[in-house]
Amino acid sequence: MGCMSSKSAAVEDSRENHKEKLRRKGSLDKLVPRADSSRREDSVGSKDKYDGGDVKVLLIDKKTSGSNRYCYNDRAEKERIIDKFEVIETINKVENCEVANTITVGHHHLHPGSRVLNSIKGEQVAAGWPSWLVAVASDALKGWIPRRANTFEKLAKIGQGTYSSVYKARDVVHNKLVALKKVRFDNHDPESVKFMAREINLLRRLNHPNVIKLEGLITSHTSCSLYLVFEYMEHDLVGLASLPGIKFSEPQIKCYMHQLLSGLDHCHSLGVLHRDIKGSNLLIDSNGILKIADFGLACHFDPHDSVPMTSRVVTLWYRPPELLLGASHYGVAIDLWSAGCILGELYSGKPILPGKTEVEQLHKIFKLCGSPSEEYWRRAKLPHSTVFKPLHPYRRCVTETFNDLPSPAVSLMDTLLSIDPVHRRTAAFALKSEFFTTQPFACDPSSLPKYPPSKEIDAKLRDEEARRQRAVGSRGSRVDMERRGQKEPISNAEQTASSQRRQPHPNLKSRSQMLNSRNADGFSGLLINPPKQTPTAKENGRDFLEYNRKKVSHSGPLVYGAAFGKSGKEPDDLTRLSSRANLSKLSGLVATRTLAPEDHRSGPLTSEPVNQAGRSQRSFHELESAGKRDVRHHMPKTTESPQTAGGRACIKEPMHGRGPRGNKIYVSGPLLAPSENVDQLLKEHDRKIQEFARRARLDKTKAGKLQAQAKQATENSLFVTARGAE
Ligand SMILES: Nc1ncnc2c1ncn2[C@@H]1O[C@H](COP(=O)(O)OP(=O)(O)OP(=O)(O)O)[C@@H](O)[C@H]1O
Repeated sequence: MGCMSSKSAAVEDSRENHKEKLRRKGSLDKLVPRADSSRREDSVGSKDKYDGGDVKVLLIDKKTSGSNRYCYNDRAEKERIIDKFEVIETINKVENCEVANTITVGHHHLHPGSRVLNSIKGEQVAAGWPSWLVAVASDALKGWIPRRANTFEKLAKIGQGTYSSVYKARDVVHNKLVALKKVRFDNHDPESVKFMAREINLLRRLNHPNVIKLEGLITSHTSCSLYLVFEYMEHDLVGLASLPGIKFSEPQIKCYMHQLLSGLDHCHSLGVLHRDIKGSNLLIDSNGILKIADFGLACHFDPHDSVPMTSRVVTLWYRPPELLLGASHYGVAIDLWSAGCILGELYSGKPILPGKTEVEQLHKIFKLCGSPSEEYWRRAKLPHSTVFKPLHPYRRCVTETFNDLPSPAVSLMDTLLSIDPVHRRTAAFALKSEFFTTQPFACDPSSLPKYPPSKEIDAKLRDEEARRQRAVGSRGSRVDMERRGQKEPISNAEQTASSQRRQPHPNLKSRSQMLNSRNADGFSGLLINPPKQTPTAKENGRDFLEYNRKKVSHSGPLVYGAAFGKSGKEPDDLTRLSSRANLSKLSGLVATRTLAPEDHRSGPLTSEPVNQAGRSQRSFHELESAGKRDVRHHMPKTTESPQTAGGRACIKEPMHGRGPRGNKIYVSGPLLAPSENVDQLLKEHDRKIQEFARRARLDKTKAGKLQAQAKQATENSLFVTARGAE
């Protein structure tokens, strides 16, 4: 007695250290000792077991959801600590987990309902939900039990998002098709978990026919992988619009827009901003029902208590001017701008504002929508206003540009594409606009044509296949021509690709069709692989970095600098990263649509650092002064009629027929789609360089030989001369 072994002294020491750490973090001091510690065991529903040896305790702070973890080495210390915390969960043995005998606790008596809350959480854990998920998304899990992977048949991969893979699968319990979105995250990284939890929490709150429905989650106690189960949707708007020969009618456009705005109205009424409205996130089922999907960037907002949020959201082509100007306080208007872009795109058959960089995007916006008024610059106090304020104001020319469209459509577009977010009003307001109340009315979704399954991924595959076929075709015809001794004509790349577009590709099946036919052949799909073991923290860390990096590219060519993400703002997950994203990595329309040939000339796409004020300003003003040359260069050139706009030309876009592409076909596909001629030229160029190098080598050898001969001759003659002289 009284004599401490060196081991117990070390334990005591380490206890003191841990306590000191806790004290420094201020956690212990703030805690109120609980009056009735017997309740501890009740709340977890299971008794702790001790192996007799050291016991590790994992304490998870409820507020930070896992960021504070402390290990204690003996039972007494554990007892003392859990007396001061509310136990959320006790896990005696966790397979494949680094920490056995784990206790998950939160602060004691944070609010009066905490006992009920904890018993709910305890039940959820007992039901099989992993504790890290319960800690962050308990509300979203209410009434659900985790689905097991082996109750689904994975059929095919149907989408590759920036931080997820999406699979078509069969729910064998309910015998129906579903989409499984496997989200990548690191359950040891609170930021990563928070991101994932946000999407789940928001999705669970939303309940509307035009918003994708989260039907369940696949996970297990021991796994850190997570699948989100969604109803299966056959199409997305990008895939549909890119189907050969597709031309949306006026009632059809109204039908899609009505559904989009209804879904948005629902999200906004529940305080949810989507922050990534674009064609590939608008899914459409076989009955023509459109649903807003991908809430990976969505967030909660309170119009009456606005908190700063990141401006690094929304895919570039659909990003409103205030975000490009660095706004950190914004609301529903950001989604309405994107909806305005979709409306323009549905009529014109191509993105209406396809900027390559943030600077160019803003420039395109100003040229179409006019630059902000003096009053707006003053009122909005946007961070980048000094950099991007044009030297001369731009006149708005939305109505002139789209004057071939029915006036109610132009009027709605004019509202949604207002520079001042306030003037965009609300989704509910848009739904009451003349566009929907005048004839022709929106058609019923069920009356929409039945399309073959089409997704963005199908459009990409189709374009790749078309390119491959063109390459094969052009090789074949070259051989033929060579045989006939003809010279190969240099074809117009756009023409070639356009004619490809005009022709349906009978051989090209959608991925989903291929899948169906494989099923018909008796392909029954595969059971989902059992969840992998928990990756190491290091791997997970890398994953999350990768995830963030990808998310960056997903939202456009962004540059993340110190100017954003200061404390007090919404955690600016995108800001910490310094890598420049390449626009070619953008998902959605950016990746699948070809820019006009003029855009190809500008070479590889790069991002523009908006927060490098000097450079951006220079770039912006360069664009301004180039305005006359650069005007709407993505628009068809055939019937352009320049109209002066504050000293700048403003070209009107003809909208004949209102169908996609009007009387001009626009190519969808990778950025250098019609490039086999370019490839050919480059190959030829390479060949010539090699030939030249070979000749040079030969010449050098020859020259060397000649030189040696000459030298020999000189030496000989000298020798002869010398001999003669002798
Ligand atoms: N419920 C669904 N039914 C059918 N396909 C779906 C479904 N959900 C998603 N997909 C397909 O998977 C793709 C990627 O899904 P989602 O947009 O949710 O993931 P993401 O990682 O956030 O993607 P992104 O980075 O492109 O925004 C979609 O574009 C769509 O084609």
